[in-house]
Amino acid sequence: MKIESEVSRSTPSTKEAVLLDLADVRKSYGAREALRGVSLAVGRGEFVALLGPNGAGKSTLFQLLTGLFNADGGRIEVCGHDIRKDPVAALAHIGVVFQQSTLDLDLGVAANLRFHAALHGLGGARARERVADALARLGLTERAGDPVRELSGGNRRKVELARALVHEPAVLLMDEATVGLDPASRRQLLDEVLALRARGVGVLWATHLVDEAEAADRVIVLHRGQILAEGRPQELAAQVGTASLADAFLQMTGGSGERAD
Ligand SMILES: Nc1ncnc2c1ncn2[C@@H]1O[C@H](COP(=O)(O)OP(=O)(O)OP(=O)(O)O)[C@@H](O)[C@H]1O
Repeated sequence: MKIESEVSRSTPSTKEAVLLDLADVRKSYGAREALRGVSLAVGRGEFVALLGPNGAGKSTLFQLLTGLFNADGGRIEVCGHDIRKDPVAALAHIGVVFQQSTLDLDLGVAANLRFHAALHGLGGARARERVADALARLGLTERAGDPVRELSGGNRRKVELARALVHEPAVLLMDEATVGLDPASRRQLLDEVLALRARGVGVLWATHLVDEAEAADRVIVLHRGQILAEGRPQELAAQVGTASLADAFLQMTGGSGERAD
């Protein structure tokens, strides 16, 4: 099933507005096709939910977007830079929070961020200022000197978000970033990221949780490596003929993406 949105706002309208642009991206692990021709775009100030059940290919897509490995085919551009031809320029515009935490638990909160800033060529007073700004934005100023180990799961995720923003990326990638958080922390993190739209950040938020996708400007349903549908949350339900996005998602995917092969 392929459902095209009839509303022009569903995809970024001008070439200039597109921050992340994927065309016919393919990736296989041996004989297993994890991504089978994925095309999508994320615009400036847009929050796009990539909604897919387990095994849909979300993490594989994020690994390609963060340069961990190359696609077998297709094209990925970040702010006009091809990730294969010009990876340094492309990756400079990307901030990412992975599913698994990558913080150093024994380092302080600010030290984790300074380390990341240095990887992006930021040092000295400029780095200190960016780190302080990022921590303040997420209400973490008072925790700046604490070892990450002493923070709650919710605050650790906020530190990861602050770190992802230190180099002021145009595009933020969130890979199932709320996994393991309680409902209040999940909502807080989602709200923090939704607020980034006002600063022009384009967000690709991967999730298997329909309530998170309901908050998005646009939802892309990924299933077994292919995009099944795309549109505003309420449009998707209407086009599938279901009462809610949750029902539409279940109807399209059966609620599970795992293959027996
Ligand atoms: N390193 C690997 N080797 C072989 N197959 C893999 C590998 N990584 C992923 N796959 C397969 O590729 C497909 C897509 O997996 P991927 O992890 O990208 O999905 P996902 O949407 O992130 O799922 P989840 O929500 O469970 O993390 C699945 O069929 C998975 O079994």
